[in-house]
Formats: sequence, structure tokens, C-alpha cells
Amino acid sequence: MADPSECNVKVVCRFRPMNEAETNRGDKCLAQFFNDETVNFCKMQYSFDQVFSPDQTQEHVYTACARQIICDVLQGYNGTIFAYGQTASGKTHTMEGQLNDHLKQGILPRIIQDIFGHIDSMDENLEFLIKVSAEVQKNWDCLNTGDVTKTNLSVHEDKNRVPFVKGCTERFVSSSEEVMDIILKAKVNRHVAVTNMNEHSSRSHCIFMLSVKQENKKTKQILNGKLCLVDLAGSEKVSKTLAEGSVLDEAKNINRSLSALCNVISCLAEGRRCHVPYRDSKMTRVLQDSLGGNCRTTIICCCSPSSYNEAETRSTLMFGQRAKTIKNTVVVNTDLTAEQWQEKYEKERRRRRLLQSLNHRLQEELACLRPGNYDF
Ligand SMILES: Nc1ncnc2c1ncn2[C@@H]1O[C@H](COP(=O)(O)OP(=O)(O)OP(=O)(O)O)[C@@H](O)[C@H]1O
Repeated sequence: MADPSECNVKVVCRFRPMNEAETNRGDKCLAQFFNDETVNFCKMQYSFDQVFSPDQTQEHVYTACARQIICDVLQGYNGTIFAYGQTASGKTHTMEGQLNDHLKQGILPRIIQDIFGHIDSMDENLEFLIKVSAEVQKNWDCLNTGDVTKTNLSVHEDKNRVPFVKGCTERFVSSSEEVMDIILKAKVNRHVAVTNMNEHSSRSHCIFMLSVKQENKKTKQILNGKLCLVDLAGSEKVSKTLAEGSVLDEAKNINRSLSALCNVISCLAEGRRCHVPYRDSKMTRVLQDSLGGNCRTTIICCCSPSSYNEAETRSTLMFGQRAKTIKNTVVVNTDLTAEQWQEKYEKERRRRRLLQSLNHRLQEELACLRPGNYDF
């Protein structure tokens, strides 16, 4: 088993192009790009692990910030990619894109195809068990075809204290086509759920999980990698959405969970790890392992270059700057084989014997030092 290693959360920033409405309105483009790591927005400079200007392709973004995660997951690490930014800043474009268009597809379909491509070319002694699940804001279970409006699934912790959504449907899959089919159905379910709940807002967080368990038939070694792809709801101010009534309540709810996310990030960035407020929202609880846990995490800050969105873009860039300082400690998730358990047992036995003899020597020393036993 690999030793734990500390790695920074990787934070990248992607600017979308000015859109037609912004150009027609005469908005100014406030972003200037100098190199791959720096952007100048409204006369302030921001540095990231990588900066993507509007002309950079989906393929480029995928290769630069997502491809590595496939190796991580297949080596038994957990990996998360999440997109943060205001509405229409390009989160869904980046995470999903146009699912069936080879050039315009985003990270999710590319990762799925590459994972299965890697598996096909790997050692034939390896046996894989892959399952997927998807959930959205209010913990709707998107893969549940029987009752799509089943809401408010609760968050529990597994034996390793890792939170998970209890009762969320998981599907075993055997090909990238099967996963894509499931994703398309999940999108329809999500739409039906939104309509049934009479919520006309498209704002919601969407979390897609893929677990890969692999067993080496020769060595019996088992590795468990988990991939989590998150498309967060837009982080704009509620007043800008012109929402009213139940939509306004929902918008406030979403903003509460995003503000819980910001509080968690601030806390981790300042190194205050003992009281991280993960429990302030279900979304931060579900993402607990990705934020400050056992996970290689990439955050994609999606931004609009337009002067109309200046405040939101600044706030997204500041969010990214804070998140850059977070460090996660990652370990390979492995189930031990019988021999490894035996080895671990023997090692613990040797350690126990050593501690017992040390304890014995210290007891003797203590007895000698007790009053009246000094031998000057
Ligand atoms: N980098 C880009 N290049 C070209 N078009 C883009 C880019 N980013 C976003 N767009 C376009 O901008 C529009 C809004 O993008 P998208 O729907 O991805 O935003 P979003 O942040 O997911 O919004 P919401 O929070 O409302 O879901 C879409 O039409 C999308 O195709």
C-alpha cells in the first residue's frame, strides 16, 4: 500500500467567450490573458495552476486538467473535479458539453470513454467492477426510474467515516455506451423531477459518481478508486436572478449551500482543520472527502469576461485563490489480501512485544528511582 502523500488541490480557471447579448449591450471584455497561469481581470492579476482563455478547446481543457485523474482512479485513489461559477459561466459546457459531439463534448463523456479504453488495455489478470450513481440538489436520486421525485435522501457515514447518500441508486456498468445511456436517462429524470416539484429554476447541484473496484486474480490485491464529477449550481446573487416565491426560496437554499462551501474552503485554506463546518449543508457533507479529505481534487472556476458580471467573476476568482492553498492527504484505497493481513498481524505482534519489553524496563527503572532506592 502506498504511503499517504500530501498534494495541493489543483485550481484552474476557464473564461468563456463574450456572448451575443453582452456584445449587443456594449459590455466590455475585462479579461486579458498573458500566459497559461495568469489572468488579468479588471486590472487585478490572478494566478492559477492553469488558466484557459475563451479560445481553448474542450480537448485542451480535458487533457490539461482531467486526464490524469483516470490513472489516479485506476491506481485506487479518489478523484474529484468540480466546476464553480455563476450561471451561464460555462460549468455545464465544461463538465458535460454536447454529449454526443466528438469536438464539443466536455470532461464527463471523455473521462468515461478513456476509463473504459484504459481498462480494455490493462493486464488481463485484473477483474473490474464498476458502478455509477448520480444525484442533484435536495439529493434527488437521478438513476431511480421508479420514483424520480424521491427526495431528501439522508447523508450517512460508512465504516471509514466517509459520507454517502443512503438509498441512492447505484448501477453496475460494463461499457462506456452503457454509462452514457445512464447519464442521458439521468438528465431526463432530473428534468422530470424539477417539473414535478414545480420548480422552474434550472439551478441545482449535480453530482456524478463512478466507483472502480479492481481485483488482481493472481495476487488477490483489491483496489478501490472513486471518481466524483460535480456541476455546482450558479453562484450569482439572488437579486440578479429576479426569482420570486418558491423559486426565490430555492435560490436562497442553493446560495446557503454555496456559502457553506465557501466557509469550508476558507476554513481549510486557513488551516483550521479541527472545526471544518462540513455539516452546514448536505452538499458539503457529500463532498467532505473531496474537500480536505482523501482525494485528488481539481476545481474549475468558470468565469464570464463581461463587465456586466464583474462582481460575480471577481468573487469566483477569489474563491479559486483561497481554494489553491488547500492540501489533501491521499492514500490508495486497498482491501488487504490474506497474506497482507498475516504480514500486518505479525508486524503488530512484533511491535507489541517491543513495547512490552520497553514497558518492563521502564517499570524497573521507576522502581529503582522511587524514594529510598537511590544508590549514590
Ligand atoms: N468556453 C466556452 N466556449 C464556447 N461556449 C461556451 C463556453 N462556455 C460556455 N459556453 C456557452 O455559454 C452558454 C452557458 O454555458 P453553461 O450552460 O455551460 O453555463 P452554466 O455555468 O452551466 O450555467 P447554469 O449554472 O445556469 O447551469 C452555453 O450556451 C454554452 O454553450
